[in-house]
Amino acid sequence: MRRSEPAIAPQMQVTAGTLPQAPEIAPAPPRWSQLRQILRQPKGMIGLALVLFYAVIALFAPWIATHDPYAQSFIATLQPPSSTHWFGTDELGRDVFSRIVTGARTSLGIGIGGVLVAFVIGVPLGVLSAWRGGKIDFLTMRAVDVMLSFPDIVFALAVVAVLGASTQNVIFAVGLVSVPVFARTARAVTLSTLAEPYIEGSVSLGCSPTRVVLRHVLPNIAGILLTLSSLLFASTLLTASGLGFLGLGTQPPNPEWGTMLGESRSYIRTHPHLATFAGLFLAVSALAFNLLGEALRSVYDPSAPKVQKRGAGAWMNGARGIAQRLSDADAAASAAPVETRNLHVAYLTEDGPLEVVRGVSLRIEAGRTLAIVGESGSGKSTLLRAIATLLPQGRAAISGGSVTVGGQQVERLNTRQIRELRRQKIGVVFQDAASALNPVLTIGDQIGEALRTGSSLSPDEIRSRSIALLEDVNISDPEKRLAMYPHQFSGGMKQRIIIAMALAQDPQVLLADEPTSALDVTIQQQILALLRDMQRKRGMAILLVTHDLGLVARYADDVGVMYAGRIVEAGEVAEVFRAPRHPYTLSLRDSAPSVAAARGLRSLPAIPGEPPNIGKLPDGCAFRPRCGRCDGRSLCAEAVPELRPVGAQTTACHFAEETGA
Ligand SMILES: Nc1ncnc2c1ncn2[C@@H]1O[C@H](COP(=O)(O)OP(=O)(O)OP(=O)(O)O)[C@@H](O)[C@H]1O
Repeated sequence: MRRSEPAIAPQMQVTAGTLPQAPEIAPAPPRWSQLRQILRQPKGMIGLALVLFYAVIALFAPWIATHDPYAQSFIATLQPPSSTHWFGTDELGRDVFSRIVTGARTSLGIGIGGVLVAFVIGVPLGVLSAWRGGKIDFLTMRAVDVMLSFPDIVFALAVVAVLGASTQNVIFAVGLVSVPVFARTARAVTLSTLAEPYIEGSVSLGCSPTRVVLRHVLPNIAGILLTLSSLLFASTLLTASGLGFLGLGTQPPNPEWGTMLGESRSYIRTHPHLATFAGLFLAVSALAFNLLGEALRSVYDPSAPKVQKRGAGAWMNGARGIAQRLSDADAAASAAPVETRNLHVAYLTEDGPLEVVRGVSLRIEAGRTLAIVGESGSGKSTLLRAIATLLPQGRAAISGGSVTVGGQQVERLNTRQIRELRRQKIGVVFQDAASALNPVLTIGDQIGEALRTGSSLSPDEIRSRSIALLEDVNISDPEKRLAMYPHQFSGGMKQRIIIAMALAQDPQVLLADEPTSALDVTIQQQILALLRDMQRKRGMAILLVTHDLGLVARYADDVGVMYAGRIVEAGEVAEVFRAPRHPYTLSLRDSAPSVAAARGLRSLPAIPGEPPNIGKLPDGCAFRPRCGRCDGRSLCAEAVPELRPVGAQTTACHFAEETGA
């Protein structure tokens, strides 16, 4: 049976065939722009120049040194600076300049080694702590607090005292001292990155936790960790020199700035040049890395046609209607991409579980679009997330009923099976395309990841499929676009890319939560026309959560109206909008600008009263306090109205028959 034309005329008609091509945008390589940002700051320029200066000294020390740094001369001890010995000689007659230049390798090597040790231990600890949360997070952070309670040098001294004085042990000790700072920072930036929608998108694609961390978390926190490394390099260098000064660092005769300072102690009054040059090199190197770290901080710190099959339509039922419908449903259960039965979802709040989805039964067949509409807070997104298997872990749970996707009941699946289900059967498109894409990865990388997850495609196949996907979503010049970054695309194009990623694994169901609300009206129509076009080609079921009844009228087959966690009216869009039987649907329809305009209404009547507080619903019908039809009737206060067939749709109102068709 053909779906009848929607009663509400759409404001704008855009068909998939007339989609305008996306505009050309010149790519800009972001890595160079970061370098430019660093060099634009005086501290960045000076810091980088000094760091390069030290790197050159350390690398080319054997060629820069004017004398053998180990050669002793007892006839030339403690000589002041001269043209032969630029920085003078030490107590054994060795050339100080050559020893400082040679010592640059050891000193900087200890700094680099120490930061590496801290990075390799601290970053995984911090990321793990943020990712796993709970006890692991608690124990790790308490251990870090204990380590932080000791002054750096005391902690390093204790480690070297236990392990013995040697360059390797100094590296380990100074590295260990910096582990808490890395762990804390990595944890904090990982937590904020994990809250980004593109992480959720990745999880919805079925990516494993390791992959999410490696592909999305680490690249995003890399900038901040690089800044931290530079800043910590300076303090590591100073701690290592402190150990050297105390005789616990690099052992003689090897030159190292801290050790040299320690050796010069006895001559500080008589031959100050010994301490001056070593101290100067040490201080300036710490300053250089600090300046560079500050410049890096200012760059990276965030604060700086539808398949027409009747009988295959969506349906929803309350307790009474459900029995008959379920018998039909059972026959076709394996074919339905999405089905929920008496689904309840609760958030775990401080005051106990708060049920925000309260007994929703729905079914979406292949090739059909079911739109869920309702005021803010009615539970639409929570319902979608429950179907997407993306309820926030530990904070929300299915508290009753069931969700079946592609014939698999999700509550019975283990973690690996859920990941497979997400990858193979579910595509998700969220509202904010801008934040649903990882800003530090190219579009090619991100589409490639969606294709690669759980498959064994070769790089060439991934590339050709990525190009085909971009063509599918009407993005021109796809080969060039693959190398571009999200910021080089407009909002509408980003949303097309998100759709391409969601479709990468040819899902049976596409779940779209306000996919166009961040876009302007023309683009909204284009995106929904695109989704409809994709649906025609692939026969997917679509669940669309939206506030926009005009879009529902134009692009959905069926609609479910949600109020306070329940479906209060459902049926084919044309029927429900032509003759709403529930007073809430009636108010919702008449208060929608596009719908009201199409119906010739001049003013927009607001829905009376306040949206319900889902934790304190009245007895009986939840809509009762706002309902004009109720008018104090006792039945409305006594019994929760069940969803039952009234006319062409199902309605949860005791007095639904009072509205004529
Ligand atoms: N993490 C949470 N903890 C507790 N309650 C929550 C949480 N997230 C949402 N809720 C509550 O659950 C109810 C349903 O929220 P949901 O986001 O599903 O509604 P919605 O209809 O999608 O709203 P919107 O259209 O504004 O997105 C609301 O009352 C909301 O306050």
